[in-house]
Amino acid sequence: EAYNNCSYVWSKDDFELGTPLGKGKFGRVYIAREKKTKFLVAMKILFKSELVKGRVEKQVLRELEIQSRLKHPNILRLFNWFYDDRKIYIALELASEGELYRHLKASPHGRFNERRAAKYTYQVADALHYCHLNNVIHRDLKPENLLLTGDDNIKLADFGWSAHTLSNKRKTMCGTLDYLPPEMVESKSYDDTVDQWCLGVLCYEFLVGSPPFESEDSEKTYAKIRRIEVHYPRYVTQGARDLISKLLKPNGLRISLREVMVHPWIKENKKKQLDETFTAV
Ligand SMILES: COCCOc1ccc2cc1OCC(=O)N(C)CCCNCc1c[nH]c3ncnc(c13)N2
Repeated sequence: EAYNNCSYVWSKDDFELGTPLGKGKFGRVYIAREKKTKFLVAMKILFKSELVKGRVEKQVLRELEIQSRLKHPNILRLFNWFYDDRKIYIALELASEGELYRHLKASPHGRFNERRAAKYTYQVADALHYCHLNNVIHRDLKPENLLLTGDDNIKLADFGWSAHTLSNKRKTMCGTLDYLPPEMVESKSYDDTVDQWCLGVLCYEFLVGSPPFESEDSEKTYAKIRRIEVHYPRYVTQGARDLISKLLKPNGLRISLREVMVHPWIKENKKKQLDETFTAV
């Protein structure tokens, strides 16, 4: 495809910008089309001035370096980036269904059925496992950072907080606390199993529609996280509770991502998903 042909370097003039897809902390994302090949991409445009003001230029460059090396079906491909005097342009794979968060909120009762929740949990576990094999911790897993493709597959995006496992940089607080694991709440050292904790929170939120430790104030949220106090609504099945409870454990006791991918609840729902697909045909 277009992006594999590196014989020419893309520049801004090779693209036509289309409708905006959303606004992030430091930039806007648009649909864009490469003029010669009509190839559609997501184009994230960052203002250099804003990066300098936010003192995040190093973090953004690290993120670009990390994401451009990762090639996995459930990780948003970063094709290329280029800049002019004022802006940085990042050409990315387009996820036509946008933020998973919107689909979660739009689902009946604001939550996914077990098959969908298990399918997405599997795909995120697979993407995280690949990241860990490449010495990358995502560290900022939440529905807002997950995108959905037109054929209903997850794409992990926005590696703003990802880090090489070698450098245990302290994560400055920003955004939701709901996903923080105990060892980060107590600002102890942490390793890539923080992503397992976040996967447990994510799976719970897929099934219930809100994260397990959500409270009216951050002190209560911290306390619930430290105590790992999780309440399951009646409709959450035993299989789902078993998986989530094996992820929401103190670090060192969490099951591995490979174990998540072969967990009975995941397997039984992938099978149901397959049966449904073939009966539908
Ligand atoms: C330094 O930045 C590195 C890359 O960060 C991103 C790459 C691509 C993104 C979003 C990224 O960061 C988060 C962000 O900007 N928002 C939350 C606002 C827009 C939300 N996306 C909307 C969206 C819809 N279909 C998409 N297909 C591909 N990428 C998308 C989107 N967004």
